[in-house]
Amino acid sequence: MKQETAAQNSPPASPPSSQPLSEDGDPQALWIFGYGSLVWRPDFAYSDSRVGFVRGYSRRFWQGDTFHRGSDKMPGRVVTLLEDREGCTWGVAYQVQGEQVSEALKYLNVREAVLGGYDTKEVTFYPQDTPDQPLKALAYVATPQNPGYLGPAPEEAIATQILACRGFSGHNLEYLLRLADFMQLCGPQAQDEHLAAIVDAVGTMLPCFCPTEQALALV
Ligand SMILES: N[C@@H](CCC(=O)N[C@@H](CS)C(=O)NCC(=O)O)C(=O)O
Repeated sequence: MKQETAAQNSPPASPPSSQPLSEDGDPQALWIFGYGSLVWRPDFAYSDSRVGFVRGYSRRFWQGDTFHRGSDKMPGRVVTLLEDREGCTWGVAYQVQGEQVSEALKYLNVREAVLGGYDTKEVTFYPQDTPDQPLKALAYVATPQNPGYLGPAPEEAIATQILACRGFSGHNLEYLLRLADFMQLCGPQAQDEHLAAIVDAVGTMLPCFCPTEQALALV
């Protein structure tokens, strides 16, 4: 079992050599793209945030999680980005400036890299309100090479795993439903068929999994 305190002594994962600059070229400013739990719980200080999307990637519940939403015995499932020429993934970009940059990277290194198996990748982010003014951003992506990677599975199997798991940050079902809530807020133009199929499968199974009042107590 990983210990967050022990992990905090690990050196921060090195961000790309050419850190994504903010639109005004300030080297001390950085945009960080969140598309999973970072969408509702960034937990680092930032100066600005934008809802929008990245092209060329699809979001998939293909990363195992033995800390935040699962355990060593029952790994939960959280999201990563899959390279997909036709893909589009909605999320939130957060701008960090000055001292916020090193603080955010240090924090995310523990939460995403050390505890979650994610690596950093530069992406192009399109703000919903100004898609003609894209931004370079840093994203945390779990690649198939990381030990926690679970890879593809039928959405029904993913839903079953999510219903059965919880970790130090809460139930895996909460993770799924908070992400689904965010996508609802983004509006009808934001579609995620993979996410919607898992939510539908959970809705079908939940009554069999436990009575409604117990289901509500899960999250
Ligand atoms: N890197 C993605 C996924 C992040 C994610 O969900 N990471 C997990 C680590 S395994 C996490 O931080 N979970 C915290 C939580 O579930 O509240 C993002 O940008 O949002």
